[in-house]
Amino acid sequence: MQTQTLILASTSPRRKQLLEQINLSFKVKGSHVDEQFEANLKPDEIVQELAERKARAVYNNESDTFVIGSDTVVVQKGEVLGKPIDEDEAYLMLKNLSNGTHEVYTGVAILTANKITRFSVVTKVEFWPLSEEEIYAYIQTGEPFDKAGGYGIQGIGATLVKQIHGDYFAVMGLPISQTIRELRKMGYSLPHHLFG
Ligand SMILES: Cc1cn([C@H]2C[C@H](O)[C@@H](COP(=O)(O)OP(=O)(O)OP(=O)(O)O)O2)c(=O)[nH]c1=O
Repeated sequence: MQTQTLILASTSPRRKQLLEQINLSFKVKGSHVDEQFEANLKPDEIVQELAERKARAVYNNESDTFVIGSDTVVVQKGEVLGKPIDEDEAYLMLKNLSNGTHEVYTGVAILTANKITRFSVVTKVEFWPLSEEEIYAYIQTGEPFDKAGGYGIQGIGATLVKQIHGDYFAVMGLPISQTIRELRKMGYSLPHHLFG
C-alpha cells in the first residue's frame, strides 16, 4: 500500500495533465508565490529558484510527503519572457519570437523531509516567420495569456513551431521523464507500471 503522498504544487492544468498521463496518484495544491527574481540570476537559476519557492509554499513538513514545484520561462536574445499581461505584450513577444530560435527553460524542485532536488531543462524552439494576421489571429484565440512567451506548443500554438530540440514536455511545463527519475532517486516508490 502506498503510504507516501505526492503533491503537485501548481495551478497549471498542463502540469497536472502530464502527471495524469503516466497514471500517478497525486494531489494538487496551487501556490501563489512572489515570482520576482534578482536581476543578476541566470535563466536556469531563476526557474529552479521559483520552482523551489512553489514547492516550499505547499510543503507540510511531513516526512512521507513529496512535493513537486515547477517553473517555465522563455528566453529570447537574453531577455526573460514570462506571461504576457495584455494583447500588446503578447503581440510584441510573438513578433520577437517569429522567424527565430528561442530557449524554453523549465525548472523543477522536489522537496521531501530534509531533502531537496532541483534541476532545469532547456529546450530550443524554432518559430516559422509569422505574419501580422497570423499573430493577431493567434492572440484572438486567448491562448497566449497564461503561458510563458505567449504561446502554448500543446495547443493552437503548435502551428507556430517549425522544430524543437529537446524535451517537448518541458516546453509544456514539466519534463516528466526526468522528474519521475529524480523522484525515484529521492526515495519515492513509483507504482509498478513505471520501472516495474
Ligand atoms: C512555452 C510554453 C509555456 N506554457 C506554460 C507552462 C506554464 O504553465 C506557463 C508558465 O508559467 P509558470 O509560472 O511556470 O506556471 P503557472 O503559473 O502556469 O503554474 P504554477 O506556477 O501554479 O505551477 O506557461 C505552455 O503551456 N506551453 C508552452 O509552449
